[in-house]
Amino acid sequence: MQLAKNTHNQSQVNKLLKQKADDFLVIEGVSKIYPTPEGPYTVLDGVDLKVREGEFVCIIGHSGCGKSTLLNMVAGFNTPSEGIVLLQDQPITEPGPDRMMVFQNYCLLPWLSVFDNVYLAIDSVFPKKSQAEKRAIAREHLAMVGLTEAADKKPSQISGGMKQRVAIARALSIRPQVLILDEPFGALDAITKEELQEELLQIWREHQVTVLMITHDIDEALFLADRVVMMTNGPAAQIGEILEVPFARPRNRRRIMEDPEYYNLRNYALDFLYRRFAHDDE
Ligand SMILES: Nc1ncnc2c1ncn2[C@@H]1O[C@H](COP(=O)(O)OP(=O)(O)OP(=O)(O)O)[C@@H](O)[C@H]1O
Repeated sequence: MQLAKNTHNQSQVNKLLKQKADDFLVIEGVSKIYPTPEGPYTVLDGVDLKVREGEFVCIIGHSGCGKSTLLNMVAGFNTPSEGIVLLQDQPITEPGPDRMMVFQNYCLLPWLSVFDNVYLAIDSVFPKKSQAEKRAIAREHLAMVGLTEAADKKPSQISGGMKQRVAIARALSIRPQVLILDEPFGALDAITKEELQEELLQIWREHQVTVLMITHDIDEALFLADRVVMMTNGPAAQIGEILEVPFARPRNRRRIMEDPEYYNLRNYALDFLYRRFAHDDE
C-alpha cells in the first residue's frame, strides 16, 4: 500500500516537474501599444507562448511585425502594455544576467580586446570571483567558439563571423538561462552563417540553454529550432502558427535536406509568409 502511494506521489511529482519545465518561459496575453503623434499604435495584440526549458525556438515574420519588440520584453528592455512575461514564475520587469541578448551588429566595445570584451561581462556579473577564475571562464568560452588565437585582437581586426563568435561567447560566459538572439547571422556570408549555425547547435546542446532566436531565414529556422513561431503581419501582430520541427538531433544538414518532410515544412512556411501573410511591398 505504502509502495503504491509512493508511486502515485512520484508520478504526481513527475507531472508537476514536467509542467514546470514546460512553463519555463511564459508569455501571456502580451500586447504592446506605442503612443505616436497619430495616436496609439498597436504593435502586438494578445501574444501567448510557452517555451520549455532547454527548448530552441525560432521566430519568423515580416519586417516590422514586432519580433524584436517581443524578444525585448523577454530581455527586459521593454515592457508589455498588457499581459505578462514570466521566467520560472517570476515576472520579467528589467534586464538581468539570467537572460542575455546577442544582436546582428555584435555590439562589442571597439577599444577592448576580444578577451577583455568577454572578461568585462564576466567581471560585471561575478565581481566576487577571483581574477584567475574570471580569466579562466573567459578563456574557456573563447576556446568554445574557436577564438583562442584571436584573444588579443581588437574587434576591428577580426571578421564579422569572428565578432559574432565573441558576442556569443560573451553572452554565454555569464551562464544565462535564456539566450536571446536577434537575427545574429543576418549580416554574415552564407558559409560563415552555416558554420556558426553548427557551432550554435553544439553550444546549445552542451550548455543546455533555452534559445529564442529571430531570423528571416526559413532554412535556418528549420535547421536550428524545435519549434518555429510564425507571426502575422503588424499592426496588431499575433502568433499565426507554430511549426513543430521533427528532425532528430544532433542534426545533420545534408540528411535533413534529403528528408521530404523538410520541403513540406519549408513550403508551408513560405506559403504562410508569402501568400497568406504577404507583405504589401513584396
Ligand atoms: N518606441 C516606439 N514607438 C513607436 N513605434 C515603435 C517603437 N518601437 C518600435 N516601433 C514600431 O513597432 C513595429 C515593430 O517593430 P519591431 O522592431 O519589433 O519589428 P520587427 O518585427 O523586429 O522588425 P525587423 O524584422 O525589421 O527588425 C515597427 O512598426 C516599429 O516602427
